[in-house]
Amino acid sequence: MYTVDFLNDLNESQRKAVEYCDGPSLVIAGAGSGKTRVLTYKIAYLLSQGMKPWNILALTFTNKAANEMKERIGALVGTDLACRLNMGTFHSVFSRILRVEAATLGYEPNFTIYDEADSRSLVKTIIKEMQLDDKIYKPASVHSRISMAKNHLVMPAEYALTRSLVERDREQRMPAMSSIYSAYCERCRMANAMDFDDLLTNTFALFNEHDDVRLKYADRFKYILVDEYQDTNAVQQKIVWQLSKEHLRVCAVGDDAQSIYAFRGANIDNILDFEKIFTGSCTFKLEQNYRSTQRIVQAANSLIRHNERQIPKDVFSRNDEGERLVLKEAYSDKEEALIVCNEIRRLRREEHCEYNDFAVLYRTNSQSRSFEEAMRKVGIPYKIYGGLSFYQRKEIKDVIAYFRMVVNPDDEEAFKRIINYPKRGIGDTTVAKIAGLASVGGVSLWRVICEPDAYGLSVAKATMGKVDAFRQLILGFMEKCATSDAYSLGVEIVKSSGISADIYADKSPENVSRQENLEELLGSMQEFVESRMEEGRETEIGLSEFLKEVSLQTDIESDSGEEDARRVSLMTVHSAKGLEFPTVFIVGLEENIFPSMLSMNSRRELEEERRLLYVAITRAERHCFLTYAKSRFRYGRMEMEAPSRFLRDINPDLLKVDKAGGSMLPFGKSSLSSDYGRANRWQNSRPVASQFKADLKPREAVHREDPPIANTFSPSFKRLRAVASSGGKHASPSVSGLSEGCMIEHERFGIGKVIRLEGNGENMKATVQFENAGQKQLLVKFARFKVIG
Ligand SMILES: Nc1ncnc2c1ncn2[C@@H]1O[C@H](COP(=O)(O)OP(=O)(O)OP(=O)(O)O)[C@@H](O)[C@H]1O
Ligand SMILES: [Mg+2]
Repeated sequence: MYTVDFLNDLNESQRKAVEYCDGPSLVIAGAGSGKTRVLTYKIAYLLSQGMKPWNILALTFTNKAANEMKERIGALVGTDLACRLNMGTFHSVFSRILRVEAATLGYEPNFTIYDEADSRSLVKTIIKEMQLDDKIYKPASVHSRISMAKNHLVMPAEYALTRSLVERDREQRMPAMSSIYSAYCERCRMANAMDFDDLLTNTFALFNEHDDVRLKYADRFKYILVDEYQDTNAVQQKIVWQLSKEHLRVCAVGDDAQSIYAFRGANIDNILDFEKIFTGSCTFKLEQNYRSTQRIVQAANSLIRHNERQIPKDVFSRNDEGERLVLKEAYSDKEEALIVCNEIRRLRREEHCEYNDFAVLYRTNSQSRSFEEAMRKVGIPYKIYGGLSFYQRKEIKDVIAYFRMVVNPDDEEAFKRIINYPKRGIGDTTVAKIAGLASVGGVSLWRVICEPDAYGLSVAKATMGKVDAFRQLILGFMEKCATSDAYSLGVEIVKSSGISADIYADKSPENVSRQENLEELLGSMQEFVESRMEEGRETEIGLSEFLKEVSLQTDIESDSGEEDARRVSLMTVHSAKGLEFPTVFIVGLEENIFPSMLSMNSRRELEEERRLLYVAITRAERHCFLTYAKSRFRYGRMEMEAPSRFLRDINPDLLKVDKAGGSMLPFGKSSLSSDYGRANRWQNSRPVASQFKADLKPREAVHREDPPIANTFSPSFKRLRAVASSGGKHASPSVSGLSEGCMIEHERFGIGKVIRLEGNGENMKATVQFENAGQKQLLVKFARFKVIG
């Protein structure tokens, strides 16, 4: 038993919410009022009451949030307990369960997780095979319809029988939608692949159809906690119910005013329905905001008051009154970026802030470009969250496709990506033939090339030779997969496949950036192997384990990797959820940007945009700047912009207006009624949820990192560069004088004594007793240490 002194860190209402463990509970509270803190402390409290960490399941919105929570709990009750908790996003927690239970659902445990791009590519292939017009059947919108259907648990058979859906598709000239949906699901199965939505729907199906399996997990997870409950969708809620309906020990926290994922199927009614589903649930409200100044809280309240659909709350702050929010007008997007840079420099000077005290929040990823440019020019270090994630870059996807084939050769998307990359003379016609036979035979493309005669593959002899060479290449990697660590096999694949020869062909700027990315990938594999070794998980250092980790990276989470670096954060409002910064700039507050052009056809969508701005404002602790530009370069030309209607919703007494070339208010004093009239213009011509989603997708041109800062390769990366450029020959360890009993100095762990050496060459391992870091096992070939005596 632990003392529970830590409960003194909470206020009365928070403490009540933490201590209530008898039945289901819901904490509904405004931004910054300590919801996440309540969850964290509640877990620590449960542990202090003797509950075992493996009996606790905590579901967070990002993996990053899960890690932060774990650290915090570790500080309260010790890391031994904290690291045994089941924590993570719905997708990561349930994908682990699905791997264990794969056979029950007819999958192999090594199934591939298709990301959004894979899914779209498969949809595109199917549309082509069905000879449909891809101008009507746009892959992105077809996929988002499939996704929506899955998130409402409407499977293909039911879809085809649901009149409203079929009629809607027919009206929109897409009568083949349900056939595409059903082909898509079959093809995923054939490829032993699940897409992101399947991770949830298959979990639901697993528990729904196999009560013994459900009971096993319901018994294991004796307490379930969910953060950001307002953004869960129907399937996620149902899974929570499946796991908790016997014991009803569930605690969900959320804020209806921050529900911002309706476009992905999240349902604000979840919160409202909680009390109905979990009967006897106890609801707690928290109203004191600990994050922001009074004026920031009041401004956020005055904005959100304009929404009709909400649970009334009276959020207040007892922090300083603070300054008014500053509204700045710029002539152009360029000037807007300069204004932000100047303010950052001024505050750094006057208030001694660090760069990581600042965040620039925008509505869509494409807005980051002007800020990147300006910051690079004046030398402000920044990091971009989201955008085109590292794992979405072409060269990385190519290499990962090889990895995926090696782990799951039935993976159709990976197969198509690499069968002729690097070029090996296997053309589209051959691939189409293979795909056709696979489809007829009801097997994967890989099976066809493994038994070409059995499936009737007839191509020229020379081509057959090339196909066979490809098969041999993959088989060779597959053989090594069981014995090699991820990093060694990664280097081997990059080399033997011909990728390194292709990427290192010359020093053109594009190739240099591809080289850097490739090295970063190999470096991350090295780190992966090393850290698993350090954790004593030597049996989990293979390529398949590495893939499991990377395939759950989402766009929201990806960042440039430097966690604690002192940089300004650039991110979309969506990715800023749950975070806090001393100073926040909310930029691009213009009509058609924020609110987005695609959200103007209904009050419901506009209310979601308003909640999004509420989320943005409530990220700020001390200073909040709102900016808009009068003109902006968009769609290849200069557009004149009008200030966002939401600016009128904020109580003007809380705003300090700083206008370009003057000091007049940008519009008349606040009127409490928002102008929905304008929206009608768009009514017939625009939005469906899918287009809205497309707008949120990162654009390639946007993701560029600051070269002088991004180029932070450690010496080991430089070594990799040498390895890769020499065609991938792996440098062998050069730790001369290493022997049992000798002293070494490690880059991270400091000084230690080598107790044991085992294995030879590539696989040599050293067990080292460090003075300050305890005992560790190291792979000698990584040699991040030197012998000192
Ligand atoms: N009782 C308290 N005493 C001191 N600080 C607190 C207290 N409660 C919360 N805080 C601090 O206030 C900030 C906001 O808390 P937290 O992030 O838990 O709020 P939240 O409700 O989860 O916010 P959001 O709605 O943005 O997710 C954090 O810095 C937290 O440490
Ligand atoms: Mg929170």
